[in-house]
Amino acid sequence: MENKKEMRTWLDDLNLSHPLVIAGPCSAETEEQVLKIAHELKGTDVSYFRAGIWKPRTRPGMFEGVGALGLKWLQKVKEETGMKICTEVANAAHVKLALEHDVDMLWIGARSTVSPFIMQEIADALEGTDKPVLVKNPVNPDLSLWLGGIERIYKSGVKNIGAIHRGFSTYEKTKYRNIPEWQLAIEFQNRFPDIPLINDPSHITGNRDMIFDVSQTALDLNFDGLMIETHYDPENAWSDAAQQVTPSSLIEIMKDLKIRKESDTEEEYNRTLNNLRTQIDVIDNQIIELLGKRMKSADGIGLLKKQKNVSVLQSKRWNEILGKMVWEGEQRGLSEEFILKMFKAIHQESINHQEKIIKG
Ligand SMILES: O=C(O)C(=O)C[C@]1(C(=O)O)C=C[C@@H](O)C=C1
Repeated sequence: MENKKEMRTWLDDLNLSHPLVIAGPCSAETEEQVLKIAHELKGTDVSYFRAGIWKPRTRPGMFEGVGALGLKWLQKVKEETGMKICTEVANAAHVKLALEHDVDMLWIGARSTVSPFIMQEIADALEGTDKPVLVKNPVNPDLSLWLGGIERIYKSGVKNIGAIHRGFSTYEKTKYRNIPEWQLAIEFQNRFPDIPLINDPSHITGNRDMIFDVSQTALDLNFDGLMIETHYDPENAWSDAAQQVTPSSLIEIMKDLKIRKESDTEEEYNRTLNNLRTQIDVIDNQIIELLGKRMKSADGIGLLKKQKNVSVLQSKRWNEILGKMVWEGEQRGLSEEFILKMFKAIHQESINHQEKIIKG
């Protein structure tokens, strides 16, 4: 699959003056609930109304969605509000039902994207549809698996495609429900700049108080839109209660978000920007030169260790370096997370150099 301009035609055709907004409850619960939320979103920047009909849950026995009945409620939303409607599909039967009920856009969830078998089944069922199909990232941070899933859909003749970044599972204790791993989303955009990329701050944060912040980061990183779970009574929602916002909060969030342009033509801005970029180029070269020198010293240590038959890994020395560098970093406004990541990468490269010498 190659990047193609046409991949974003469906989004361009909407002619929006703002990022695409998809909103609605995590789950369709009752006809009343669905219609009440939809009417509160009518006339806002929301283009697509979402609601989960079939809910993939972590454990059995939890609310697993109302099923096909909910598709009728979505159709009513379209009739009464004019909003387009979308829902998640997770197998061929869901696709068939959703298309029969004229759902305008479908998305595939993170738990389906991980399975090439289910993706192929869904792709076959979607064959040739002109409805946009959005593919959420797989639960694990694997860009190839994500792109592979999209490719299966694309190869079955679906030309209106998109991707949803909903964050990634982790064992680490973090403030997020699913860590964003923004670098992965950036790499996605580098590889496929014309596949519309939508951010899902609800699943990334798992917490409505953080939705605005993550949404703003996404827009600062040139995402094309946002999918935000919305419920008139979030506290009592049947699923994902902590991460849903009320329609009025959503409207506030959309009003406060800053939409930034890709560049500016003003001369003074461009002169200053170029100056700073020249400084960065010089510094980047110095960093590479210094890292090269550091590895030369590591090569020397490798040679010494080889002669004396000493092991490469020296945990005590390594922990001393890490501790010192975290402190030094803090003095210069560099986060602990960054220092640890960078020095772990440097350590690994140093070990690789020494391994080559010791084994050579
Ligand atoms: O000090 C050493 O013994 C090294 O091999 C150097 C170095 C490093 O790159 O800083 C690399 C491996 C060890 O685990 C500790 C430190």
